[in-house]
Amino acid sequence: MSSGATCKVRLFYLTRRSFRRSHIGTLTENSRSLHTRPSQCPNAPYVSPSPPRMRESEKDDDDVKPFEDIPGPRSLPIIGTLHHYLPGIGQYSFSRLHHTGLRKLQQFGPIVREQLIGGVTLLLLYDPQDIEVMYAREGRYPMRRSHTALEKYRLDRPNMYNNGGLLPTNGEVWWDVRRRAQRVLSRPPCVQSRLPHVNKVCQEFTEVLDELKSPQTDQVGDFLNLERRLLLELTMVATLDVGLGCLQGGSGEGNEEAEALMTAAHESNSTILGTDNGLQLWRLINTPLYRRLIKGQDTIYRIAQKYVEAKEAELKAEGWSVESREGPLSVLEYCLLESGLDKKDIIGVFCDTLLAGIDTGAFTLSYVLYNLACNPDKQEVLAQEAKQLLDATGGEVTPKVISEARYLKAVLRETYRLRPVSIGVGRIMQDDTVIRRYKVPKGTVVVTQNQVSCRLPQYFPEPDTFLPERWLIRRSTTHTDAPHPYLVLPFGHGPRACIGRRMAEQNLHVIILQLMWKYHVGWDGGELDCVSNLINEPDGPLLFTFHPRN
Ligand code: HEM
Repeated sequence: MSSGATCKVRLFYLTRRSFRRSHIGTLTENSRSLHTRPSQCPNAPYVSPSPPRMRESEKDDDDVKPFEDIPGPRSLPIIGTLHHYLPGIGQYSFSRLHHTGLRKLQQFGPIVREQLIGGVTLLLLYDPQDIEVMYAREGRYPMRRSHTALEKYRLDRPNMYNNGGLLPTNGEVWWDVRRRAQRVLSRPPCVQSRLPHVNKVCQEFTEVLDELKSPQTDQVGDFLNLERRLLLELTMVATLDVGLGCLQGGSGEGNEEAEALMTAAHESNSTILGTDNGLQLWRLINTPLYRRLIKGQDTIYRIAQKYVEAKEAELKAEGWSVESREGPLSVLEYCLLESGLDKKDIIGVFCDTLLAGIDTGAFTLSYVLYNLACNPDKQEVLAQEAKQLLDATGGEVTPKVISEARYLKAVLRETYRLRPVSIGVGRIMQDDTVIRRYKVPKGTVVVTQNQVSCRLPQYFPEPDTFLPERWLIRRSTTHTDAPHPYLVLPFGHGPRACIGRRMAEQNLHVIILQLMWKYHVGWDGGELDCVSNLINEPDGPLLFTFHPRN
């Protein structure tokens, strides 16, 4: 191995502080990108001061092994490892990626190489130190390989979109949209300005719950349906500045726009995995899957455009100036007046938020409630916290309430650990890199397996137990037993992390506190696991019971 390469490997194992000290002024192209990468990331991982620890076996980094030596499932010409996933014959499953991930870990160890159909090489990482290395090398503009068909859909329509949008686009074009969009979507005052609206929608939600639930069983049928309506309403109110009335008249059923949006978002999301993987015939012809994506996206675009243009007309009528608005600017107003995004990009960003913001929130809420219902003692601690905080405000979740709700945050973090909505994150390596003493070539697609690792006993004692208290332990600054900071990363990490994290967590804080304040939540279903459908969704109906506390 060359000394330059050796130096780059060593770089990862320095403590973060010494890393900063030692590399200022020693810029290779790679280290430069580490230091000047976009810094406004609002989504730092749960901070722990523990540095990446150097493995004994890696102190001598002279012998780097070839990529081909990384163990993994046997692949065949053309179809790669597809045969391993065939129902009835194969040992793996696309719909249970977390079980498949665990199986591969047991078979091959913490780094796994896999040749997919279509010539894509995948690298699975389980060890948080390796995941940290991947992030350290993600470069100035981190690249993902996802939503490829969505990108084509948008690029084929230059009259509607300037580019592929946040989810699929890579490189400078992505950053140009991202840096402007995050000034709005991730900016604390912008997000917080929506809090009164979020409270109102969540209060309405609990009233609807009261109306709908059976007096005999305290159930509302499959709760997921209601959760999706709630998250859609919250996303619309928070981004497009308009309530759709998704919960009106009880369930909101019959509200055409809400129905159309929910179907469109779900349909679009459910085509992503199928179009990203495989032979990508949709690049040549409109396959049935690609047609479903078109239909879903046409609907989302139409509705987003309608509300952006309505707000644009309103602002024009009022003189198109910040001063003409009363109170804090809404997200949409800020986007139009201040962000520097043009109208096509604004519509594109809101299309992405409708795609990324509904099911992620609904599924996370499902898993939080499931964990609380199955652990009534923990639920009581949270209910006490909710009572103490909300009795004083008459049920209003204020910024102060959120900042003081410590147990709530521990409950959320423990849910992210046990039941995250994504298995991990994906990145395309932008340089040749060494990971775990293997040479990983530029262009390799890495998928971290955080969901699997978060249940391993070497990282978390009693890994399958729901124990929010593990996040409340006060540790000294020299602790060595704190969880590695690259294990629980439900929103990803770095400049490409979820742009909607603040919004998503604000919604979750409000609805969970309000539900805990009003109800004992019980569970009438069987054990809940997840199926992988781009993100992890509950694999059975959500049979919660909501029994009033007073
Ligand atoms: C609990 C809810 C949510 C979870 C768990 C979640 C998780 C994630 C994850 C894991 C990523 C990929 C990050 C990476 O590659 O490093 C992501 C990206 C993204 N999320 Fe979220 N998300 C949630 C809610 C939201 C909401 C509410 C919005 C919009 C308001 C949103 C918009 C986006 C967008 C646009 C991206 C792509 C960002 C980019 O590539 O620059 N998400 N999210």
